[in-house]
Amino acid sequence: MTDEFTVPVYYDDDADSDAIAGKTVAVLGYGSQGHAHAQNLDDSGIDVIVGLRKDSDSWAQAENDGLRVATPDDAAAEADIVSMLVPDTVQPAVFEAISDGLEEGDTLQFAHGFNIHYNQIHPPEGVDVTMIAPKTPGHLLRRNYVEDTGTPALLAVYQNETGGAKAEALAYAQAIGCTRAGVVETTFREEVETDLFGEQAVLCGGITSLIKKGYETLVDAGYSPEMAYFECLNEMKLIVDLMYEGGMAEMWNSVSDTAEYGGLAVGPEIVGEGVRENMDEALEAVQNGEFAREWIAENQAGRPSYTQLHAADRNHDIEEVGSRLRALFSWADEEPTEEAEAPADD
Ligand SMILES: NC(=O)c1ccc[n+]([C@@H]2O[C@H](COP(=O)([O-])OP(=O)(O)OC[C@H]3O[C@@H](n4cnc5c(N)ncnc54)[C@H](O)[C@@H]3O)[C@@H](O)[C@H]2O)c1
Ligand SMILES: CC(C)(O)[C@@H](O)C(=O)O
Ligand SMILES: [Mg+2]
Ligand SMILES: [Mg+2]
Repeated sequence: MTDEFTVPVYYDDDADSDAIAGKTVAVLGYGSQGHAHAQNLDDSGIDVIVGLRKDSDSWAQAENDGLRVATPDDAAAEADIVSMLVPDTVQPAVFEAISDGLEEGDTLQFAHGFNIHYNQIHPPEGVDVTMIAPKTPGHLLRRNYVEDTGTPALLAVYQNETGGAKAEALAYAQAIGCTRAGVVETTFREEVETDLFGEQAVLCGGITSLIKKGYETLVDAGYSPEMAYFECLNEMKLIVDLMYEGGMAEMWNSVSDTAEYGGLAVGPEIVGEGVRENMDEALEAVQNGEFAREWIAENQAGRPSYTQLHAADRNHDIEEVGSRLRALFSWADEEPTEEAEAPADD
């Protein structure tokens, strides 16, 4: 840890692998985060057992990946640390099914604090409750680990009954590759509010809306969908890669001064104060629980809006033209990468 930041940020040297050595981790779920945590922990020498429903398509996949698999209740009963990596909306039911297997001194671990912060799960006394929330999609958590880079994460402790909750969480973060990049200490509340805001306003919702609006503007003006796809979606990755590597300055340095002047002068007119007001509103709905209540009710009703939004997004023209263009990339026939083969939700 260095004292140059406003909050504690932990690195490999701050973690003590003894805090997790000899323990068994039950990874419940083998989706985006689940497969990455399970495989990274396993590669780091931690005893892992994956918890899945008997009818899960992921069961065979996890076994093919060399992991032990059991039902969630059996896995939790055997484990010292139970990592809750099923979707947020099914976690309360899964928790009910496994809670008898949580013994005093065990740890219930999350990758996102939704169900603790919004009171959907009430952990028993005597159990540590921690969070390591990787700041990445799960498939890249695995890719970065394999490629010897790392992924930042947030660490929070909600219940520290043993006195060792934080040390164990840090050792877990190290084992999945996060202390290589930096682990920020926070609270469940702060993780939930920043994570939901970020994915809605910027990372997932904001960027896809921006891309689609740009694409639609060009196509409606008579330009080809292929050109609009390359301009507004494909190049986004290449531009963001530069920001990832060296901040916005590296991106501005690499683009032309025409792009830099146009971007700096016109960009704030496109994403202006109105957008900032919308962001404030989205943050408020996260902070006051309105978004959580909406999402919980949406699931109780069988996801009518989600189903509609999901279908409309997948059917957008940009997806169709993009899939045809990507299929003709010269490297498209290469062996699938590990994350392309990784399990999807089932
Ligand atoms: N997706 C991400 O990259 C990401 C990033 C950070 C944090 N998180 C958090 O990680 C957690 C897991 O999210 P995810 O996106 O990896 O989930 P996911 O949708 O990819 O997980 C699906 C897995 O859960 C299993 N599953 C579903 N219902 C189940 C049930 N009733 N019983 C047992 N298993 C069941 C499925 O079989 C599958 O293996 C969530 O708390 C999420 O907020 C996710
Ligand atoms: C990967 C994200 C968007 O950062 C995560 O928060 C999620 O919910 O999937
Ligand atoms: Mg996130
Ligand atoms: Mg999230």
